[in-house]
Formats: sequence, structure tokens, C-alpha cells
Amino acid sequence: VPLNSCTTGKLTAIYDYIIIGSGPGGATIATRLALNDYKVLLIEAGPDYDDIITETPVFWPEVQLEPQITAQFNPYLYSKEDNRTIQYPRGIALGGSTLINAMIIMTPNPSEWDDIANATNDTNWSYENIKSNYQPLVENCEYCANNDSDANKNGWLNISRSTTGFVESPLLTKNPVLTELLKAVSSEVPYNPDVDKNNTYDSYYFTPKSVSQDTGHRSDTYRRTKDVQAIKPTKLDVWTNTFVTKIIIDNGTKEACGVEYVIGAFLYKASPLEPLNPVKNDFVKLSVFAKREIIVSGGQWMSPQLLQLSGIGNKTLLEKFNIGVIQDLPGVGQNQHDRNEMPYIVKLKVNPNFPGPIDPTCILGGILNSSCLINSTINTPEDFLSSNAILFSILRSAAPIKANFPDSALYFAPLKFTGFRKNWVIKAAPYTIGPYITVIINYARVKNNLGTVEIKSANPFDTPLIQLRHFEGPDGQTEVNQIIDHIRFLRKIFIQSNFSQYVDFEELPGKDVRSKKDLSDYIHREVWGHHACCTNKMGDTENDPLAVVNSKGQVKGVKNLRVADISIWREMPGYFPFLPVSIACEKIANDIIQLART
Ligand SMILES: Cc1cc2nc3c(=O)[nH]c(=O)nc-3n(C[C@H](O)[C@H](O)[C@H](O)COP(=O)(O)OP(=O)(O)OC[C@H]3O[C@@H](n4cnc5c(N)ncnc54)[C@H](O)[C@@H]3O)c2cc1C
Repeated sequence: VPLNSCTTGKLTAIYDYIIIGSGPGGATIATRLALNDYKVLLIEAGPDYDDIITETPVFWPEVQLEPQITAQFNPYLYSKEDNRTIQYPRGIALGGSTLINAMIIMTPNPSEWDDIANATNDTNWSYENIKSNYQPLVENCEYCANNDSDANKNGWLNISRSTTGFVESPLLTKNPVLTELLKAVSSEVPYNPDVDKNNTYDSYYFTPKSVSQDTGHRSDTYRRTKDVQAIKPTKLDVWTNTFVTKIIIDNGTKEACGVEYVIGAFLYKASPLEPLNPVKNDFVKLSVFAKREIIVSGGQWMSPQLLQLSGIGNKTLLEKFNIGVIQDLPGVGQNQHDRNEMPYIVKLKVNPNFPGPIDPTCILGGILNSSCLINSTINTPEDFLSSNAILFSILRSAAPIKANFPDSALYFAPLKFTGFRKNWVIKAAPYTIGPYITVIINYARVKNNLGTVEIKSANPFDTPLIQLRHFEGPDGQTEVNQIIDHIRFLRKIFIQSNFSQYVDFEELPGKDVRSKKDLSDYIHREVWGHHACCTNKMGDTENDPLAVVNSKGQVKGVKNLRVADISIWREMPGYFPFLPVSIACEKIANDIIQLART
């Protein structure tokens, strides 16, 4: 079959749908379509990797050292001219980034859904309507084999709370250091018993996490895919170690009908094992076709890259690399947002032993010794091994501007964690659980949308040029001021309360970093993010020239092609993306099924 012939290709097609990428975007859609008896091919660049370190929640820092499944990008923190880069991990494996993430789960705010509904004129996005998509995710497990089992109370995304895994065990509530810390916190903000039902006000809470209540293991789209394959073995094919290099689009009809791909492990340059890739200079391009649709779910950088390589994007950029233009869509790779995250770190005078009597070498760069391995095979949700090490969190709105809901989430962890950057796990290893507390300031409501993703060659295995451009745009100074406000708030809790008796010193920003200018410099130096998004913006494709997809994820000007992942968000979703992306993709799966039935 000629590679670009849709007419002949579709005659050979055995699949209804081809989905590229198996994170919360792609796997959610692939599994939903297979459960509805469509024949689905899910293609994933990374391997099928199942191991004790991906299964056991407390090993999440270790997972980011595993080169087989974690790609390391090097985006510019600001612009290319500024030249400062950061090492930025992404999952490249079956399960996407859900296989390596920190498992914090948060619902978006109701008004965020209403904003999408208003911007796209699609009332199915409104909070009232989208709510029904929470159900298959977190409540009724409609695909569970045994209808009587307790497991049916949980949907495919299993959620538990840090209360079960960490803080509320008797040992911890009796811990004097933690008790004093919670006292200092509760004098500032009230306790929120159910943050996923009500995240609209400043409060502290015990963090929900994507960990199964039944097994204490990580819950992710890896396991979701495996479960649905077991139930619908003839409906869901999964090809791992398979890299899609281009979407096949008929030039005349502008209809997407298949993909070109290369088989092989570690083909992409962001993979630390790419230098070992055996087919680098000698690969064979193959093609596979679908009768109905192609769905791109490669995440915030690889999705716009694949569109651009396939002739969809800014015409000038594509022509620079001699790529035939199928659809001039200047919004592809624009509108990039990322959170502004920042560490606040104190060293304590003593090791308060928050997690109880565990072997600290089990985590954070320590050796996975035999006692850890034995323990983690008999995990229970109460077990420390089922924890992501977050003690508790605060939702907070900073001065000077009070948003109508909190702008930031502050995560308290007994670690020395300076952010996802090169070697953080190794550098933190000597200070495993114990004498440090890090508060991760996650400034979530970032409005700055000046970041970009652009191919820098026509080679599909090259990483694109990524400029995050933190703090640029009209709200930049306000964002910095608000983070300063959060740092001063944390000083109140740690240094200006009775808790100060336990503090040895403030390591970051450091006690002498006090003036607005010094704090601002600190923020510009230490900022990082790990939720970059919004690079294929959803919108009113008729009237907004920068909208890439419509409210159903359909790409403007190309038939039978959708994007469904974190890249279609208009602004940063909620405080953490896994749950919002999955809910959104349950909705898009419904759109796809509805169209197929008409
Ligand atoms: C270290 C880390 C910690 C995080 N912690 C949290 C957290 O605690 N809570 C939370 O909610 N979120 C967290 N996140 C973010 C969250 O996991 C991601 O935002 C989310 O997974 C994005 O979903 P996605 O489907 O858009 O993309 P991804 O999950 O990135 O999946 C995309 C997949 O597509 C594949 N792919 C891409 N291009 C191709 C191609 N051409 N051919 C074949 N396959 C391709 C990739 O290999 C990848 O597996 C974290 C992320 C990281 C990296």
C-alpha cells in the first residue's frame, strides 16, 4: 500500500480507531472505545514496564531515575536567548506520565469547566454536565468482572487519602512535631475534610492520591489498559516500543486515515537510552490505517510536534523544514502554560520520624533492599510504602489579588526536594525522610501563555524547541508578588509560631533572603514546573485563529483527526492534571461514540 493513500489504506484497515499515546488522554479514550466494542489500536513509544518501583507508591522518586521509562527533556525556563534550561521528566512508557508521577489527585474547580463551556459554546463541558464523567472514573467500576465485589465501589482510577497512608495512623497523631506543625497551620486556615468535593476556599487537607484502597498500589493508565485488555482481548491491541512518525492525511480530501510508525525502543532523543538505540540510522517506516478516526494523545510537547511533522501548524515554520502544509494552523505549539513551582525548605533540629519505624534506605535513591521488597509485596493502604510522602497540603489565595478560588496549593513533605531537576533524587538521598521539611509551592493559576513548542528539524526523533517563558506577559509581576506572599505565609508557620522550637534553620530561600528584590531573584532562579500544557488550544475554531481543536477535540480543517490530552486545555487545569485530563477524555470518548452511532 502506498504510504499516503487513504483510499487503498482504509480498505486494508482492521481498526476502527488508532490512538497515539497511553497517558490519561490516550488510554482513557482507547479503553472506553474498546469497552464499547470498537476495534482499537493503542500505540505507545515506550515499553510495557511493570515493576515493584512503578507499583509501590513510595518509590516515585526512584522511578524518575529509571531511564527505560522516563524521558528527560531540556526546555528553556525562559526564552532561548536567556539560555537557562531545566531537566524536565516525562513518562515514555505504557501509562505515560501516570507511571512516574507523584500521584497527587485533585479535581478542578467547578468554574473551570464552566469557563470551557462558555469559550467553546459546548454545554457538555459545564460542571453540571461534566460531573457525570467523574462516575466511571472514581465510583462505579462498570467493567469489573464480579458485580458483587467491593472493588465495584471504585472506578478505574482508584483514589485514597494520605489520612489512611500516613498521617492518621496512631503513631503519627502522637508525633509531637507533627502535632505542633498542624497546630500552627490550623491557626491560619481551617481544615477541609473533603477537598475533592470542595476546593473553593483556603484550607488545609489530607491529600487524595491515585493509590488503590484495596492493594495500596499505584493506580494509573498502565493498569487501566491491562484491565480492559483482559476484558476485551479482541478489541484492544496495544503496540509498545512503537513510535509514530507521521499522521497519514489525504492531501485532497484532508482526511486522516492512518499513521506511519517505526518499531524500536528508545528512538526519541529525550530518552536517556537513545544513544543505545540500535535502529537509529537504519529504521523501516511502516503504516497502519483506521476506518474511523486517528486520535493524538502524545502530551503537551509530543502532540504538537506530531501535528507539525504531519503538515498541521504554522505555515512558515513547516515550510522552513520542507514539510508539505496540510492545514495552516498557527495555534499549534503556542499558548503554552506551566505552573510556577518553588521550594521552601527548613532543616529541623531532630529527625521527627514522621513515617514511623521504616528503613530510610527504602526510598530516595537508597538501595531497594530486601526488606523493602518483601514489605511492598504485602502492601496495605495503611502502609508507609503506599504513601507519596505528602504529609498534608494547604490551598491558599495570595495577596495582593484574591482570586475567586485559591491560586496555589502548598504541599508539605518530610524530604529535601528542590524540584524536578537534574539529579535531585541523588542530591536528596543523604537526607531521606526525616530532618527536612519541604513545602512545594505550586502556584497553579498561571495565566501566562507565552510559552511555545516548535519542531527544530523534520526528524521525528528530535526533541522540539521548548520555551517555557515563566513570568513573561502582563501577569508576571503579580505572580512573583503572590509567590512572595506565600513564602512570607510559610515563615509565619515555621518561624513565627511555636513550631520554631523544632527548626534548626531555613535552608531555602534562607533567612537573609527577605527583601522583595531578593525574594524575586530567588523565585526567578528556583522556579520549575512539571505540568506544562495547553499547546493545542481548544476553542471556537470558527472565530479564534489560535484555536487548534474544537470542543470535541477535532482538529480544525482536517477530518477524522482529534487531539485528546493535556495539550487541548485552554489554561492550566486545576492544581494537578491527571484527574482533569482523564475526566475531559471520558467526555471526548463520549463525543466519539456519539458520532460513530449517528
Ligand atoms: C515527574 C512527574 C510528576 C507528576 N506528578 C503529578 C501528580 O502528582 N498528580 C498529577 O495529577 N499529575 C502529575 N504529573 C502530571 C501528569 O502525570 C501529566 O500531566 C499527565 O500524565 C499528562 O497526560 P497526557 O495524556 O497528556 O500525556 P502523557 O501522560 O505524557 O502521555 C503521553 C504518552 O504518549 C506517548 N507518545 C507521545 N508521542 C508519541 C508518538 N509519536 N508515538 C508513540 N507514542 C507517543 C508518550 O510516550 C507518552 O507515554 C506529573 C508528571 C511528572 C512527569
